[in-house]
Amino acid sequence: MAIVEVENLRKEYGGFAAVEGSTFSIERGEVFGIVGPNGAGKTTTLKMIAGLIEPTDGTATVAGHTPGEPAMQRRLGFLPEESPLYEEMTALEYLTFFADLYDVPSEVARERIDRTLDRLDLEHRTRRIGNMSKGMKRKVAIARALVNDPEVLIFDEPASGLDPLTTNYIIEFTRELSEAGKTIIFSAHNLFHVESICDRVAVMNHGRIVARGTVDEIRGTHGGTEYHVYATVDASHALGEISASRENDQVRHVVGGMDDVESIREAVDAEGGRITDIQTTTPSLEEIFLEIASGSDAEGTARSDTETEADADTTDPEEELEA
Ligand SMILES: Nc1ncnc2c1ncn2[C@@H]1O[C@H](COP(=O)(O)OP(=O)(O)OP(=O)(O)O)[C@@H](O)[C@H]1O
Repeated sequence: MAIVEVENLRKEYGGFAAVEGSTFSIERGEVFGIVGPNGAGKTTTLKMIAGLIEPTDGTATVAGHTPGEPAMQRRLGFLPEESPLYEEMTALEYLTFFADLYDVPSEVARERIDRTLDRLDLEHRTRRIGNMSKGMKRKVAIARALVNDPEVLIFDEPASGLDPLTTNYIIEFTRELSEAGKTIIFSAHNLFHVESICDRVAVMNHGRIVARGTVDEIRGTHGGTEYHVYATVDASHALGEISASRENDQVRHVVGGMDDVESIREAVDAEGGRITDIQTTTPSLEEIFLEIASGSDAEGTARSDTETEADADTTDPEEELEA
């Protein structure tokens, strides 16, 4: 059974639908990526699953519990896009404080916090958080999301704005968490990371999911493999409108499937030419994403653009626990 079920989720701010018609489920142990341009509705979706904002409509459950139920809160770790850290505390004080809120026995908490911070290579654990670098603060926030040893982790842009080394640590660490059996929902701008660690992906644009599946499935639907057939003669007439271009003494024909490759081959043969090379190119998730995003832009969505006052986002960690 799916551990996260999202059904027809909708969030409106006044007349503006930040998220609409979102439906997906996530299996235990999966890494599920949510990608999309700025303002697509990723954070809003994640916050609704975490119980930090109320959906206008629809439901989200984690392990069968609705957001905010204490049984659900115990199973969930949330890493917000911007971590509300207590600047005056040291990393150890801060994490111990949260472990306490979750009623984690102190010796278990100490061991868990040390292990996580060791793995994340966080130095200066007794330094005030206010004096830490951005990367160090992010690591503390990640450790905080893990302090209750949750089954489901929601990471909103975990590595955004960090240097490549720290980013790598965080991505590798996320991969290890998944290998250890955690279910992870992960939003990101860097599609390379999404592609490298996510089992399945939802692409959002203008509040809607516009594509969903494994990266390969999305590739199959929205931008499959291209075949570049190099020949000594131009055989593009065999397929009507296809792209053919001269490159030195070769003609490159770009087609989308093996059947088309075969037609080019036959046409080349018929003209007494020969095929000199066939290469395949697979579009990156980034290229597919750009194509999907521009396509769904063109379709447009029935949304009013009236922005409204901020809903009461519950980002205070204590409220989060008591919700
Ligand atoms: N509290 C709020 N009040 C009004 N509008 C909001 C509120 N929160 C989000 N929105 C709007 O909802 C839309 C979706 O925002 P959201 O933060 O979910 O997008 P996102 O995909 O996470 O973007 P980003 O990648 O920039 O973080 C945006 O147009 C945003 O301005």
